[in-house]
This record gives sequence, structure tokens and C-alpha cells, in this order.
Amino acid sequence: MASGGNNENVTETGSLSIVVLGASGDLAKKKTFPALFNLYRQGFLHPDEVCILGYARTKISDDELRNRIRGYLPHGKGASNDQAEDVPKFLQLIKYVSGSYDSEDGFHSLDKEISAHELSKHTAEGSSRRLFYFALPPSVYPSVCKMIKNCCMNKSDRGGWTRIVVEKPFGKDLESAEQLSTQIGELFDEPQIYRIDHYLGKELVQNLLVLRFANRFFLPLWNRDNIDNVQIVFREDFGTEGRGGYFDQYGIIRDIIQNHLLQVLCLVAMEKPVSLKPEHIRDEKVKVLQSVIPLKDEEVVLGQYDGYTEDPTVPDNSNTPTFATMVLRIHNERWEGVPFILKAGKALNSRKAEIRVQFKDVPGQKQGRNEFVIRLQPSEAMYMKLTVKQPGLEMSTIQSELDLSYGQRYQGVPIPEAYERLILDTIRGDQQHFVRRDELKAAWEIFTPLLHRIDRGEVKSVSYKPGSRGPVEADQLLERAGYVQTHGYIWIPPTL
Ligand SMILES: NC(=O)C1=CN([C@@H]2O[C@H](COP(=O)(O)OP(=O)(O)OC[C@H]3O[C@@H](n4cnc5c(N)ncnc54)[C@H](OP(=O)(O)O)[C@@H]3O)[C@@H](O)[C@H]2O)C=CC1
Ligand SMILES: O=C1O[C@H](COP(=O)(O)O)[C@@H](O)[C@H](O)[C@H]1O
Repeated sequence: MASGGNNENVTETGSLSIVVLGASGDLAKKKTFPALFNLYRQGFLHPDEVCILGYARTKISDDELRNRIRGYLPHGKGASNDQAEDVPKFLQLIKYVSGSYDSEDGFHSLDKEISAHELSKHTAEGSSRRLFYFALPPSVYPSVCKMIKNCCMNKSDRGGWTRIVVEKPFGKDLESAEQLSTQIGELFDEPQIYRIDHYLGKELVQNLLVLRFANRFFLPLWNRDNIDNVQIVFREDFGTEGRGGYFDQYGIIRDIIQNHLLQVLCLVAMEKPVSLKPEHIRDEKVKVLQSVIPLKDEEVVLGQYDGYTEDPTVPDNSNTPTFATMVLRIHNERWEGVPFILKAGKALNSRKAEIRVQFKDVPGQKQGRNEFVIRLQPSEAMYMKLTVKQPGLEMSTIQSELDLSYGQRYQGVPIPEAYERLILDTIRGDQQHFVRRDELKAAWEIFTPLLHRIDRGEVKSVSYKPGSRGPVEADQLLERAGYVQTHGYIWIPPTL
């Protein structure tokens, strides 16, 4: 087997080449390079080991690439002096190679640059680390994998490794995803493939397993006997904004629900893994996905915001949903009968991502149900809504909260960006927070029948006003699923 990850004998030090493929693009400049910069600043990328190579078709010089990236690194207002001083040092680590994605010339040039770097660090052949980050459209993944395999691998296996990080979307449906997986799988072994889902790198998503399995509070309650419904919500207060062409081919289910929200669902619903080893965790996630029963039409609401088709890159008659609420049901002992409501929308009235676990009624208690909310963003927090006696002489009850707001509790502690953490995991060979092939397959199995029917125009999106809560039908579905909104709860933010 080729060397990859999850192997105790692999190299953790020595020359490290990080190649950003698609270096001239949006993702690279907005996410990948800033994440690398943050890792560099914190000492995770050592200047005496690392070289960063950008690769793309655009013909630009090293300096032109550096200038494109510079503005996206935290160095202006709000950045510390140290950060500003680190920028030029970091940029000097970056070189650029131009070439196409389907011819060997460019990849031979890339290999030459990598080898020159390895030689300059006196790295023995085959013991170096080579990381290829695909900030590219998936259509070119197969040819790029082939080029890397033919031209850029470690020359022999002496503890070094070659790993690839691939971005979503991994296919458009079950068949295309499986085809892509097979093509990549013929060239790389699973431990070399890091399918990134950046929601798995968010602080409070990473906290989920600790929270669930390290606290007595939750262990006995986390099941159908106590929990009435679970909502996993993603809301954005802006539309597709210049990404209409891409978005229209995918829609909100492929863009957010099939990956980000479903990954969160797995962590909320899975059983305790045998150990914290990546394979054990991923085994449990796959079991959850395989236990999801087929979606029912009456438990799906799709929406499209007014004005979406005014984008010139979107067809006038597009049925692509920019909003969806749907109920997933997990057929197992723990969750039978508990609706998992996944909700995602663009151009809504607020921006947030959260998990809301609503508990069943307490007999005779009318104040409102207990809820446990984990807010992934903005302002990471978790809070429990609970009933207490109203302070004072009278015996009356109100809803209040136990509140763990990260900004308050962990003042001055920086929360790492998702991409930063996940790239570091890749360098360390930890696949826990990456999507395995069978997981991906099971995820597509859930949504493919519905997606095909939407693509054929058999399931329609209803319209909603930008800046609203989305279609009213979605709130009606929520109510039918059993969610009871708490009225009269007022949160008073704590002051220091
Ligand atoms: N640490 C902190 O920062 C804390 C903050 N708070 C804040 O207090 C406020 C109240 O908290 P909370 O009650 O948990 O959260 P929200 O008021 O945001 O939402 C409560 C629930 O009601 C739904 N909802 C809101 N409006 C409607 C509607 N018109 N029809 C149907 N459903 C609706 C929401 O759905 P949807 O998600 O779709 O909007 C959500 O499921 C929030 O702003 C919250 O952020 C409270 C405690 C701690
Ligand atoms: O993957 C995607 O995620 C972003 C939202 O990411 P977040 O970390 O800001 O919540 C979304 O805007 C985009 O459409 C989608 O492709």
C-alpha cells in the first residue's frame, strides 16, 4: 500500500511541500492561503521545512500571486504588529508554477520545484511530505489526480507521504459521486484522500462528541424517551451574490444540507464509538446515515427567493431551491420517532448556524419546553433554556437559561478557523474530521431520489421574500413535526 495517513511510522517532520492547485481562484485566496498563514504564524509551518507552491493555468509570476493573496491575510486594521510583520516572511515561502490540469508538462515543472525544495532541505528521497490541496472544480479532479500520480509522488516509501485534500462538491448525485470516488480511488488509497467538509472544522462541531459522551447530564437523556425533536439550521442573510452560475447547478441541498448539515446530524445522532480513532468514529457516522429512512414529500419544503433568477447566470425558469426544510427520520432504537429537521436558506433575515435540541413536555408544566442550543456561528455559544422560579416573593415560573457564551467564558482565546484546523489535521495524518468514501455514498443515497425529482421539475420551490424567514410552509412543517416555539422568552445578554 502507498504511504498515506493514519500510519504510526509516517513522518511528522522534515521537508513539507504544500501545493495549492487552483491558486489563482477564489477559495484559494479567501480560505486556503489565509489558513496556511495562520498555521505559519502559530509555528505549525516551520520556515526551515516548508515550501508553499501555487499552481494554476493563469500565467503570473511568484510576486503577482503574492500580491493577489496579500490583501486576504490579516495584516491591516485589527491585526497585531506581529501579524503584520509575519506577512512578508510568509509570502516569501510561496512560489508559483503555471500549467494546465491535464498535461504532464506543468506537473513535471511542479515536481522539479518540489524536488529542489526537498534537496535544499537535505531530505532523503521518499521521506518528504507532499500535500496537494485541490481548490479546483471537481470536473478536473480525475485528471489532476492522474497527473500527480504520474509526476509528483514521493519517489519511494521511507516514511514520507503524499496526500490530497479534495473540496466539495463531491459529485452531484449518488452515481456521479461514486464515479468520482472510483476514479480517484484507482490512483490513491483511502488514507491518502482527505475529503474536506469545513463544518467539521468548526469549534462547536468538534466539541459535539466531548459534550455528548463526557457529561452525565447528557448521557441518559440523549434519546427518543426525552428528546422531542432536533433542528439543525443554517441561515444566511445574503443571496448567491456572483455565484449564481455555480449555485444554480447545485442548489441548497447539495450546497449545504447533503454535506454540512448532514455531518452535524451524524455527530448529534451517532452511538458512542469504540474509541476516538478516526475509523471508529466514521464507522458510527456511517451507521447513522444508513439508518435514515427515505424522505417523504410531505416532509420537504423547498423555496426560492424572489429575484434569484435576475442573476444573468441563472436561467429564467430555474427551479433550483435556495431554501429547504426537511425532516429526516432515523430508524434505530435511540431515535425512532424523533424528527431531525434540517433547514438551510440563503437571503434570509439573519445569519446563523445552530443545533436546537428540544426536549419533551414535562407533565403539568406550561412554561415552555427545555431546549439545548448549540450555536456554531456567529458568536459560538451553547445554552439550555429551562424553567426556574421567578426571583421574588411570588411563586411563579419563567424561562431562563444556563449560558456558556464562548466570547465571555474564553476571553482572549482565539477560535481557529475551520480550514486552519483541517489543514493541520491533514499534515498530521488525522482523518477523523474528513469524510470517508462509504460515508459519502450513504449521504448521497439519502438525497439522490429527491434531487432527481427536483432536477426534473417534479418537486417545485415556492417563492419567498429576500430578508424574510423563508416560506411560511417551512414553519408549518416544523409545527407538524412537533416543534413547539417558546413564546415570551427574553434573553438579557450578561454584562461583564
Ligand atoms: N449565549 C447566547 O448568545 C444566548 C443568546 N440567546 C438569544 O436569545 C434569543 C432567543 O433565543 P431562542 O429562543 O433560543 O432563539 P430564537 O428566538 O432565535 O429561536 C427560537 C426558535 O424559534 C424559531 N422561530 C423564530 N421565529 C419564528 C416564527 N416566526 N415562526 C416559527 N418559528 C420561529 C426559530 O427558528 P429559526 O432558527 O428558523 O429562526 C427557533 O427554532 C436569540 O436571539 C438567542 O440568540 C439566548 C440564550 C443565550
Ligand atoms: O460550503 C459553503 O459554505 C458557505 C458557508 O460557510 P460558513 O462557514 O460561512 O457558514 C456557503 O456560503 C456556501 O454557499 C457553501 O458552498
